[in-house]
Amino acid sequence: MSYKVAVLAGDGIGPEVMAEARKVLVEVEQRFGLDITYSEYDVGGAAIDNYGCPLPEATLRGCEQADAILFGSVGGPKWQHLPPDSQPERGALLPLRGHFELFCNLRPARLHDGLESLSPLRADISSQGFDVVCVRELTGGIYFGKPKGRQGEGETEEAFDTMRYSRREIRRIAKIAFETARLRKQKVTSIDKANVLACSVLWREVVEEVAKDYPDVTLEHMYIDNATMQLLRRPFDFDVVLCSNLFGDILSDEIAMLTGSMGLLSSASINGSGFGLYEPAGGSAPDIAGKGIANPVAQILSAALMLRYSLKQEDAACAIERAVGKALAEGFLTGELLPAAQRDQAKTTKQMGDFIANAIQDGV
Ligand SMILES: NC(=O)C1=CN([C@@H]2O[C@H](COP(=O)(O)OP(=O)(O)OC[C@H]3O[C@@H](n4cnc5c(N)ncnc54)[C@H](O)[C@@H]3O)[C@@H](O)[C@H]2O)C=CC1
Ligand SMILES: CC(C)CC(=O)C(=O)O
Ligand SMILES: [Mg+2]
Repeated sequence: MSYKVAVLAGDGIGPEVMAEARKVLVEVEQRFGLDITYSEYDVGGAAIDNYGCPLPEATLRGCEQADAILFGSVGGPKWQHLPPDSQPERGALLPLRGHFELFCNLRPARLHDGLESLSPLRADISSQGFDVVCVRELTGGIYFGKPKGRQGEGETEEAFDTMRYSRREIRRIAKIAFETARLRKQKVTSIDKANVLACSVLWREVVEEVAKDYPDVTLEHMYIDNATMQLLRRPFDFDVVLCSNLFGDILSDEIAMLTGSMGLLSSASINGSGFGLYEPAGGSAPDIAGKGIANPVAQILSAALMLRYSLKQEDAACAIERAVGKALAEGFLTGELLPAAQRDQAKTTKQMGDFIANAIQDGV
């Protein structure tokens, strides 16, 4: 089978971890007889530097012609002085999500074998496991609502964002959460702030309606503030966590850390046609960029999600996941997963990619 993938490595650690994902994909292609053509495009800060805008026309056209987008991360202090809409995040990533209507963001997280003691979970909790999927609405809510901006001056100046959700937007993401739960532990925890926000009241109403079609799935509602706490207190009780755009952004970072590191959480952003953008849940990590120490696992697992959801190559996706599992179970770890006293044993970004690629070559 042949496919076209647009590669947008972006900024900070983006190009470093993307190189490892590409290395792993080469092995996967050979082993499973796939023919993937990659086209690289500038995006984010790199595109601002080279073309003067974060999402050049050529990048967008290249993505339109591809079967999927493999994305690194964008942003960093270098571009923070620019007007908000010209910055990498608001000028490239959000427009890409909007342009392709990538409303469904899946962030699967589980505590890997070998990492139990590294998770900030207490030992008794980690022994019960942690395996959740965050199903996040990605093209609505306060990140996209209009009007947004600033007005006035001096002490009377004010800024405003608009949180807006339609029944249709809530219904389509809720359906995905229930379908996902059906294939797992049949539980959906829907996150909102219905004691305060009008959007959350509608959210709860529509989720209740959708739930009627899934009598086999248990639905619970939880306020976002309580959810941040319950995830720490009893993480093993969660299965599918259904969130709006803002709440999912926040909770998914917490979920990543419950598995040990931001560098482990992959992400699939998919539209109604199965087209998707696949990226690590974390950002460009300017604090470690250029040092060769970033964990490439989130990017590599995002490539696996691309194989699963857009290219429909389940066996290849599973092989990547097994190879990652092998690395972690054998204690082959990047520095952020190790206690400070053991950091001298940390593997580099490249060593991690090599190990995972070799495991696939060896038929893991
Ligand atoms: N999808 C994207 O492109 C995203 C972009 N950003 C942007 O990235 C920049 C930095 O944002 P931050 O808030 O610092 O979040 P961040 O996720 O980049 O970093 C937060 C912390 O996690 C660590 N981390 C993240 N990924 C890691 C990895 N693969 N391996 C090891 N450690 C890792 C970083 O070193 C840092 O200490 C900002 O410009 C932000 O807007 C943030 C989130 C998502
Ligand atoms: C630009 C941000 C909304 C990206 C982010 O933090 C995310 O999608 O998790
Ligand atoms: Mg985020």
